[in-house]
Amino acid sequence: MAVVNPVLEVDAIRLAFDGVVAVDGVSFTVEPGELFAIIGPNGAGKTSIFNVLSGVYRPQQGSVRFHDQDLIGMRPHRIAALGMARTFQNIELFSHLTVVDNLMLGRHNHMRYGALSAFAWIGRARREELANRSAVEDVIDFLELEQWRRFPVGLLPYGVQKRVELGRALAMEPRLLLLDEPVAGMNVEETEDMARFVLDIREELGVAMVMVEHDMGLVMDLADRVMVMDFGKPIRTGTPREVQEDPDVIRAYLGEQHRTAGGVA
Ligand SMILES: Nc1ncnc2c1ncn2[C@@H]1O[C@H](COP(=O)(O)OP(=O)(O)OP(=O)(O)O)[C@@H](O)[C@H]1O
Repeated sequence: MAVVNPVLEVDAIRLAFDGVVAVDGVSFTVEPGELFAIIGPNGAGKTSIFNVLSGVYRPQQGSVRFHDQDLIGMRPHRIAALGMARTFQNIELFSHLTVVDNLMLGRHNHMRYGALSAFAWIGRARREELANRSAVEDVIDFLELEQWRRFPVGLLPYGVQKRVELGRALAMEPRLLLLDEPVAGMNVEETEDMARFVLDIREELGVAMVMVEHDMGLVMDLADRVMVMDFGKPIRTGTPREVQEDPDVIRAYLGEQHRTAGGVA
């Protein structure tokens, strides 16, 4: 049987800021097509892991391999160009630009012709432009954004803006998608829509994903595997069921939810 390499291999990373240890001894792999979730209380180090993966922070120890390339020390734009796309906790879009234009910016990595070369290679530049437009149209169809396409993003409902941000990441045709709290601040209907799109991305596009999320119901419903963090360290990695039944996890994190929400998932 052919051995399929993981999309992402994180080994023993440690990241500290002037004495504050944000991430310590974190190792995990993400397999092709897998939806891997990271959960943990505020300050547990989840966003710091994303910042290490995408090249914003350089860890003091450990390694990150993405499709067999070593990412440590690589600049964020190069990592993005390798096919790692990201959405943010706080929406980072150009609010005065339309949905279509924001998605076109996601195609940046696929544009080889700048303004000058476009004069020299007008035919090719034109073909490239058409290919990029067509890729953006596919994303608009996929995420059901048709009715919003010509609106400036800043005027759209919050849940739709989050969807546009997901669309910009998808427009990059990523091999790995990092979702930082994709349903934070959403109402029930918006959350259900987002869950459906995340499932569609996995089922129809087969893109591997790492998701940081506080909504336990969503995590337990969607994730293939979950890593639970506490104070910068992973305390358990397993299937949603394994994690929910782990006494250390219940004590450290989910116990809090049991007490406040009357149960998990
Ligand atoms: N740039 C930074 N400088 C100093 N300390 C930082 C920095 N970024 C993160 N930290 C610290 O690292 C620890 C982990 O923070 P991080 O934001 O990764 O946690 P988190 O699990 O994502 O939290 P949340 O769920 O609130 O987003 C915290 O103690 C935080 O204060």
